[in-house]
Amino acid sequence: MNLGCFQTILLNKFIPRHVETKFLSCNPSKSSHSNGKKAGSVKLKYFQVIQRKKGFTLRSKSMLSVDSVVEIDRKEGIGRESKYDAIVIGSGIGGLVAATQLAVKGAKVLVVEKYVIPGGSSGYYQRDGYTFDVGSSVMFGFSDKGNLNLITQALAAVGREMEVIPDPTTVHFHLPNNLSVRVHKEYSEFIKELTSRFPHEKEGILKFYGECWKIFNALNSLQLKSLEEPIYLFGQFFQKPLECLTLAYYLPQNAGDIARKYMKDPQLLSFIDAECFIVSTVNALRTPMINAGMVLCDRHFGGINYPVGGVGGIAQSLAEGLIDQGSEILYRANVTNIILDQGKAVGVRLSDGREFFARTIISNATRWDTFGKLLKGENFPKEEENFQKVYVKAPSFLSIHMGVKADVLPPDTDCHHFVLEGLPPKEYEAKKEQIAEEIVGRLEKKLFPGLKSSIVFKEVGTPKTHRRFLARDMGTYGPMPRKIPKGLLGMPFNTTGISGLYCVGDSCFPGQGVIAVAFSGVMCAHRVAADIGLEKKSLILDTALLRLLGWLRTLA
Ligand SMILES: NC(=O)c1ccc[n+]([C@@H]2O[C@H](COP(=O)([O-])OP(=O)(O)OC[C@H]3O[C@@H](n4cnc5c(N)ncnc54)[C@H](O)[C@@H]3O)[C@@H](O)[C@H]2O)c1
Ligand SMILES: CC(C)=CCC/C(C)=C/C=C/C(C)=C/C=C/C(C)=C/C=C/C=C(C)/C=C/C=C(C)/C=C/C=C(\C)CCC=C(C)C
Repeated sequence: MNLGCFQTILLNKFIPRHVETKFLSCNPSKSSHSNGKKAGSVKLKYFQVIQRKKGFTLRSKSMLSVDSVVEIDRKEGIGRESKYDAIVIGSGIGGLVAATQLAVKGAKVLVVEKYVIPGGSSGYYQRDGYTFDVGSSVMFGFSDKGNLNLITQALAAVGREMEVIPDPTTVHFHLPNNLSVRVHKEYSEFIKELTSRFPHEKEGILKFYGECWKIFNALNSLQLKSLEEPIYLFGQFFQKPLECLTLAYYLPQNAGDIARKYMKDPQLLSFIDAECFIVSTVNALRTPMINAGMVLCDRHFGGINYPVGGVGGIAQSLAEGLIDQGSEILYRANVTNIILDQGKAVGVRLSDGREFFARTIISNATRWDTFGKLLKGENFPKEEENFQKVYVKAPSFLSIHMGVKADVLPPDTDCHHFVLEGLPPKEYEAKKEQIAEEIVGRLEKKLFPGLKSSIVFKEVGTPKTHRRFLARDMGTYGPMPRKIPKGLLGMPFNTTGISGLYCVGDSCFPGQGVIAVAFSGVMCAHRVAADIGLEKKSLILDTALLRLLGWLRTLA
């Protein structure tokens, strides 16, 4: 039976600065469930985005505790052999892609995961016969075409393939003043629908999305590897100069500025904000144009495809593939410290006292967790301070997972809905306490009559839940720019100020999103492979490029 699924975001208007913006995303996952009698399942997410002028205090060096740094005593360190080429802390999609890519290049990798299954935000849980996706459900990069289907490619690299169901629409927007827009898979249908709502802005719409396609086509023509590896990067510039220059041109730009070049209607600009919000949890003015271009076109090029059995299957397949390659994954393995030897990352210590050593350490924990919890002390690199100046943690969200009777979902229900309400912040604040009840009520009123009485299962996830199960500082959804960023310029890649330590995941270039962290995994594996001798490398060019990139980031 087709379960039907939908995702909705309810939020008040996009208010630019130091205001509270709250929004709800309700995502009836196409979750699989083993019990054939159960009908449909629904997942709701409630995001609270708080942007305050003084909302974030940068941790100063003096506030960091020195005792949590584990420096191996030099004598003690002697004789500890690195059994592994790399240890990856965490098995989110970023960590798993880095691990599997390294393993297929011939590296011996150990993944250490705190939880009992792989996946992190792209994991799953089972209750009462249902399988719910814990977070990720909108899968970009999962088609069989082009160079940007990074999820498909990551699975194929370890000999895995998953059956997918294409979503005919990415999202159905329900915006104030009864503006309803469906993002159809077919680009021409989407443009037809949008221009029918804004006929006076037809030219601007075509120009804005046209620029997005320029970026997408440039990205899609490249072989994607580490932008921190000069032999590859200069090679790409040599083979595809126009495409690389196009990307370099858009690197420091944001979608909102480009949209404003072509469009004037405030309601249309608010729609573009909503489009970008999904990509970045911030409005268009703060969304890097490269990310907007990637996402706003991939949904039409490859389409949004959902894996049969649930999103959790992706991480499970990658983990199985990793083991097939002769590498290892350890669950219930909570890393409490990154072990340093003379300033170089050489191993990890778990909460049960076990220690593992490797030539390189890759952290898939957020940069806040990596540098604030796993590696505290005098070695807090300057680069990380800069990162925390430019980016803050996006607030966590509230999610509701429900099993519902199938007949409440009409047969052609769109998978994801985005509902924006024009409520003033104060009124929204007053309603916060009953939010879970309300969300369901609104859905019932707006989209699915009879929803409340058809609920047979319901569970609410709070920011605390996300902190606990996803091991993400304050349950954060990911990094978001503190103020208007220079596109992607300030986003760090995978190397860190600590020798032997790399980061992977959404606090690395290009940021939030499953496809984005998959790219970060590909880049990380390439850079690490070069550093451990599995790929070509030039020391002089490396030093020059890393310095140049470091300097560029200071301009952000
Ligand atoms: N497309 C969607 O609908 C959607 C929804 C939610 C999230 N997402 C995306 O998923 C992305 C996150 O992916 P990611 O790869 O960066 O990370 P992740 O948070 O998904 O995974 C990190 C993993 O590391 C583990 N971990 C953290 N600290 C650890 C420690 N000390 N010891 C051992 N294990 C530890 C966690 O348990 C987790 O499994 C987000 O950016 C978000 O955009 C997408
Ligand atoms: C719908 C609803 C209701 C809800 C929603 C759900 C969700 C939340 C979802 C989400 C999703 C997301 C987040 C997504 C995202 C994604 C992304 C962002 C992606 C991105 C990607 C990107 C990329 C791939 C990029 C790349 C780049 C490159 C390659 C670049 C290049 C450049 C060049 C060559 C130049 C050079 C220069 C220098 C280095 C200096």
